[in-house]
Amino acid sequence: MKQISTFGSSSYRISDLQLLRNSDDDAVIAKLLAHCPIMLLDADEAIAESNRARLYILLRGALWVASDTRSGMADGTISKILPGESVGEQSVLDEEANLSTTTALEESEVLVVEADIVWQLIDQSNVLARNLLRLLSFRIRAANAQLRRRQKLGEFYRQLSMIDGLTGLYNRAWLNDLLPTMVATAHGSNAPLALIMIDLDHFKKFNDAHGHLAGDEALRAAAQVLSGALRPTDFAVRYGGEEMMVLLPDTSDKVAASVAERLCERMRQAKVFTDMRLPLPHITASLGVSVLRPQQSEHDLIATADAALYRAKELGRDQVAA
Ligand SMILES: Nc1nc2c(ncn2[C@@H]2O[C@H](COP(=O)(O)OP(=O)(O)OP(=O)(O)O)[C@@H](O)[C@H]2O)c(=O)[nH]1
Repeated sequence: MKQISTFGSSSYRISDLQLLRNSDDDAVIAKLLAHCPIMLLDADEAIAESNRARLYILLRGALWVASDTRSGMADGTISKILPGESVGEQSVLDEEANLSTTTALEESEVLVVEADIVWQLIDQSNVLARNLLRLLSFRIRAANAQLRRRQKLGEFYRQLSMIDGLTGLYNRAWLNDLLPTMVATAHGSNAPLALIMIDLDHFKKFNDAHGHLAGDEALRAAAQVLSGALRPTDFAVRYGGEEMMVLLPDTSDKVAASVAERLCERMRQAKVFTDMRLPLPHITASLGVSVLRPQQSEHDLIATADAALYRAKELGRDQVAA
């Protein structure tokens, strides 16, 4: 980056500088800018000392600005600066270091205006203050819009991270997040909350006999049984391996037991195919039911359903225990 002239001795005009356009007192501005240096940047060259609070106005060429590279907070935002546009106005106004990195995309000429000159321009001609306010207000709107987009994207990924990839059911992370709230709500409103733990029977044998991919198909089929049989207010979760769980808000022991029976029956009838569309033997599941008792935590609720599931296995599998 080397100085090639000053604004006063160059052929550039004030109307070339967006921030100073529409001034009614060009003579005052021209006088203040007269000694400001014009620097030449080669392609790919970064502005030296671009962290200093100064205004850089591009006269020719193109620049790109990478956000907050020095603070290690770079978020990948890159803006292209075209002739007439400026960089660094905010750091002049708040007297903070400019944390972005500015690099020339091609050979470029840049007018460098030191902070004290910017303040004199603001004092002596209101055009800069007016244009700066406009520019900052535009940037605030753009930043807000970007934040909203990122928030939406973040929420999308958060929800995605709560879904089990194989079955499409909620996963353990979702359960850890939501079950404590569901339990607190049930206690607070005195409404029953039922939980059914479901474990596929002899699934190891199924995998061994038909292969892991067929096992995955069986898990998907089981998940479809669950999601197809529940009310919109119920939730189906893949608890781990071949263990799944159903949460039934506002559901008594009797109703939960009949839902579990229905699930057990539908599981028995579910068809599992290989990827060659060949039917595989039917799967069965054992189910354990529990309903939240006063003072019980979410861990107690799960442990009770687990114990019931164990009894269903002990009693011969393919059945419900409560
Ligand atoms: N294909 C497939 N298998 C899985 C997955 N997760 C767990 N498994 C298998 O599920 C089987 C569970 O076996 P076990 O815990 O011994 O239970 P089981 O054979 O179903 O026997 P019981 O529960 O007593 O009826 C293991 O062989 C695991 O490898 C998965 O995502 N895909």
